[in-house]
Amino acid sequence: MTLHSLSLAQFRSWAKLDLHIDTRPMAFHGPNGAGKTNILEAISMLSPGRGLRGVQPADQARQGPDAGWRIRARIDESDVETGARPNASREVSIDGKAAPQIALGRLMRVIWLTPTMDRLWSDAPEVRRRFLDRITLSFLPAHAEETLTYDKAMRERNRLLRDQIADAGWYRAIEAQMAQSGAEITRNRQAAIAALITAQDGAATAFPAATLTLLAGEGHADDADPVSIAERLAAMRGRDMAAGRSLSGPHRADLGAHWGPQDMPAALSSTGEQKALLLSLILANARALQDESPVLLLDEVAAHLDADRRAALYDEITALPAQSFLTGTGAELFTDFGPRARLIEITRDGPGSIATERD
Ligand SMILES: Nc1ncnc2c1ncn2[C@@H]1O[C@H](COP(=O)(O)OP(=O)(O)OP(=O)(O)O)[C@@H](O)[C@H]1O
Repeated sequence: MTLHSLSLAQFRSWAKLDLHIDTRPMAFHGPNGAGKTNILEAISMLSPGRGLRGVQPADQARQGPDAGWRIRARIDESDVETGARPNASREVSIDGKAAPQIALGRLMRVIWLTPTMDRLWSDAPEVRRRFLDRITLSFLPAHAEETLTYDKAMRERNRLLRDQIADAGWYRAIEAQMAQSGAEITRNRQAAIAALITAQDGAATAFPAATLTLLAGEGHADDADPVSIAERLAAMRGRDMAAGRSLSGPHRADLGAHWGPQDMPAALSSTGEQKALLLSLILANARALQDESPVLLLDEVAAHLDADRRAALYDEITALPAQSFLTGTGAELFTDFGPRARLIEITRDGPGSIATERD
């Protein structure tokens, strides 16, 4: 899939922006607060969910005129539009027809790396689980439906638990649904991890490969087996009722990562090593998706790499059949690209952002 153009209206610092996009990496440079990340965030909104900042749609509307925001894009042969009116949820249309957000995931695969992900390995399991689910979604768009089904059933079970309802029949029906979707979610995650491992193996990359494992959050039951999940949920009803929520299941899973000759847990590695590991996974994700020609968003990644790694990153992303978008404060961060990338300077004019392309 190819992103051909992007237009923004009233999106964060952008009153208006029209970008023609080709297959070369695009590097946005300019001072802090100029509006570079806002462009990457807009591109991330061409996938299901809340985008790379994970905020409510109302926060993305440009301050001032209360008219909502709009993003238009040409993806392959389709005209895609998304946006939100004031105080309303996000809408999506494809070729003029209203579509669910999930449809975006089938149209284009978007992967991102932002500075807020730097603490991934030392953060709570939930953060790694969301990271893994996003990667899983990039391989298997149907993962979104499965997660929604599971979450709905779990909310229902939690309501019964909180209300101290003891009717075993109700629990059985809901737990059967959780077991079915939960096992599917685990299998999807396992498949995503396997795809990442394959994409790391044998790749000529300057970034370290990791040994990845899917960790069950609680107990040692097989979360890929619906019977095992259902049995555990039934056995745990008493304890879950005391807690008022479901304490075990695929919604408690975690992503483990070890690397290097000493098989070092990622959380114990240095800041720079953790960043390199993360970048390695993101590049493996893009490599594994090359048939889909994904979109790769790298926010302020260049500034944190030494010169050799930076040059290696640019070689790798230029060779990938992906469309890449990068940000950094200075144009000098991107000189190693040479003519392989398009450099676009982003500046501020009062409250609004301006984009100027260099020849
Ligand atoms: N809803 C909004 N309406 C108007 N301006 C906004 C809105 N949300 C954020 N901004 C402005 O956008 C700017 C931040 O933009 P962005 O994060 O894209 O900057 P950046 O160029 O990536 O900067 P940095 O190099 O510091 O990361 C800030 O000045 C902020 O005030």
